[in-house]
Amino acid sequence: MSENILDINDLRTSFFVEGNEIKAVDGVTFQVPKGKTLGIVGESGSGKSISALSILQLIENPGKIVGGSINFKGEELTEAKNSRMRDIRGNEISMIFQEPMTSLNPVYTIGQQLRESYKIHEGLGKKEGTKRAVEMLELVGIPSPEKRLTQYPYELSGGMRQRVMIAMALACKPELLIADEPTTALDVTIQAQILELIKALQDDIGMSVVMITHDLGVVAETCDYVAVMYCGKVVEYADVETLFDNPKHPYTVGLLNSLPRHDVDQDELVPIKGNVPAPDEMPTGCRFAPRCPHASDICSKLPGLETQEDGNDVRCWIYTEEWDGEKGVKVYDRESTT
Ligand SMILES: Nc1ncnc2c1ncn2[C@@H]1O[C@H](COP(=O)(O)OP(=O)(O)OP(=O)(O)O)[C@@H](O)[C@H]1O
Ligand code: NI
Repeated sequence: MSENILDINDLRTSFFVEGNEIKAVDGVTFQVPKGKTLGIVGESGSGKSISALSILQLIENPGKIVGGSINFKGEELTEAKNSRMRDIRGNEISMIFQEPMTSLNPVYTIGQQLRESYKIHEGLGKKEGTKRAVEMLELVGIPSPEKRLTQYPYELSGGMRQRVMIAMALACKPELLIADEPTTALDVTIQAQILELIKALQDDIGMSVVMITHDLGVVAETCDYVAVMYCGKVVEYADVETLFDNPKHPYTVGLLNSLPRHDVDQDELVPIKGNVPAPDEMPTGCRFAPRCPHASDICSKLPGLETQEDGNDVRCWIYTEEWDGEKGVKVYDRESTT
């Protein structure tokens, strides 16, 4: 058994708006084994970004972590002091944010910010720091890096800014990198280059990664484990081969059939019927039941996340003794989907 660098258990993060509690993250459990990459997938609004921000204790009012635990290398982050969290965010866990403007300081040039990071983490002086900054900008695919160093974040295009952010996040050689849709805004070549860079750093320093993405092709290429989220809950967690070869939750199967994958033609994609329920119309039982082609009476109760024979953890009644629907239901039919 490998050791987990991150172990999240029953994490709950809510927003309190006009007297209502919106349960953005509603009992999330997953692990990131040391040196490995966990992918988090799920439709928009399923709580992926809020889970990531919760790990770093970056949830702001009216949001709040209301329960559960976040264990990072044996340390409970939900109880960590602000000063300790600042230390962790600067040195041990880096995040590439979905919205790039948020983590670059608008009043310093790109060069000043990168050099500062190399100074803090590796004690590099101005000259050496500049050299490293140029190398790093080259690695993330930024043309004429010397010129970029003298520019401010607002002077760069969105795609350039995202690449600078990635360079910044990797500069401190974090033990854990949380990447929230790191490459969606970038073109395919740069995207591949950046995923390569993350992989190289992973091999080099044993970095662990949490990769949030909509792209199942990216998951297949970069992740070792996958957590599938729906309405604030993990509905399936498995190693990447098991998830693609033998998905169990009807939502996972729906995603595999509906989201872009590099190994499936675009015209074979089948969208999942219906929409994600609004927060005030959240089913009390299985959150996916209203959209599930297999739903039965028992689905009005919430199933637990249970480990199956193949090793997937699945939150679905079909795989329990209590299942009262069609026997031997074939949730995933490879013949008809690939
Ligand atoms: N500031 C906020 N105030 C109220 N509710 C919020 C706020 N931020 C997030 N939420 C709630 O949390 C839910 C999960 O948001 P989150 O950003 O984690 O989704 P996501 O899975 O990252 O989606 P996407 O793929 O679009 O990035 C949202 O659907 C929304 O209901
Ligand atoms: Ni998000």
